Amino acid sequence: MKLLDGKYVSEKVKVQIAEEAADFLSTTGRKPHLVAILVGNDGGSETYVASKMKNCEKVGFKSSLHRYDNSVTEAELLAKIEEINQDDDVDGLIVQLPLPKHIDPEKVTETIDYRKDVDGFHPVNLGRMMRNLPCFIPATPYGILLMLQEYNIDTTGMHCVVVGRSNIVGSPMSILMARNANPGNCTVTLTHSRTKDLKEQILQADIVIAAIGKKNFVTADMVKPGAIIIDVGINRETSTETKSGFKLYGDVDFDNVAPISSYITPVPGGVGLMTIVGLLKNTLASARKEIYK
Ligand SMILES: Nc1nc(=O)c2c([nH]1)NC[C@@H]1CN(c3ccc(C(=O)N[C@@H](CCC(=O)O)C(=O)O)cc3)C=[N+]21
Repeated sequence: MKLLDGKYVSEKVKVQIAEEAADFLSTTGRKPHLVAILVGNDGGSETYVASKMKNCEKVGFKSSLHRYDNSVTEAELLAKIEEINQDDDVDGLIVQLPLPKHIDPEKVTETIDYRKDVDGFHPVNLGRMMRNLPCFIPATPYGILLMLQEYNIDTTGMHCVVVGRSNIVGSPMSILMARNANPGNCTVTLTHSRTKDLKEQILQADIVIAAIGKKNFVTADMVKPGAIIIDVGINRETSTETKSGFKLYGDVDFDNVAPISSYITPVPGGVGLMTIVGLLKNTLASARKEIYK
């Protein structure tokens, strides 16, 4: 078993990003700028947004956070997004999900200018991804590709089983792993809560991408020996063991699955950290107008 070490890879990639941000500053006189909007505070979202902002500072980006409480109206939020869309000093705009029930996440996503959509959630970016055109790739799938690349894992010809069909991870990941690229060139099975014989499906996998949202869902009896395991789970539970008062669990029963896997990402210290790197890379690409003029 070899650990796919998100701490190591993310720090290494961030050094490169910082160098490129410094070049960008010296040629343009400005820093890449990421704006985040956070509505409410459910603990998790708060932590992840804070980490995104902190990492921006770390690599020499400008970052701004707009906070609203749960009582903000959809109209107010959309107006703020329109205002940020118009601001030439902003390269990337993300609205942290989930949003309170009275705000339609589809409207929010479609209101963000796709040229600043560094989350890669806008239909234009998803459509362009389907067609293999330059686009912002969703940060978590992007981070997973960077991780596989960093360890020189050739996925060509592998059977990749994705567990979970979310718009944010499972669905885009299934497209990316099937693309004519490396990482990619996989035969992909996209499984979900209605899949029959899920265990038998996962047992066929050379590479498992677990994005279910259930603690320790993937157990050792479901995994083919030698498989590559990518754990996208971020299941937070209150805990007295940690300083933060929370403990994070993946979707994979790490202790029992790790010994039979060839490579595995830990939680924490795996995909979450790579998600932030994906976001930073998209923000830099936006600032440099590499994808859209
Ligand atoms: N518009 C939007 N874009 C997102 O990218 C987005 C979102 N909404 N909503 C929530 C999810 C979740 N997410 C994470 C980011 C970083 C870590 C991360 O840094 N994890 C660390 C530690 C986290 C901890 O200890 O709590 C790790 O896994 O080692 C995790 C999860 C981004 N998301």
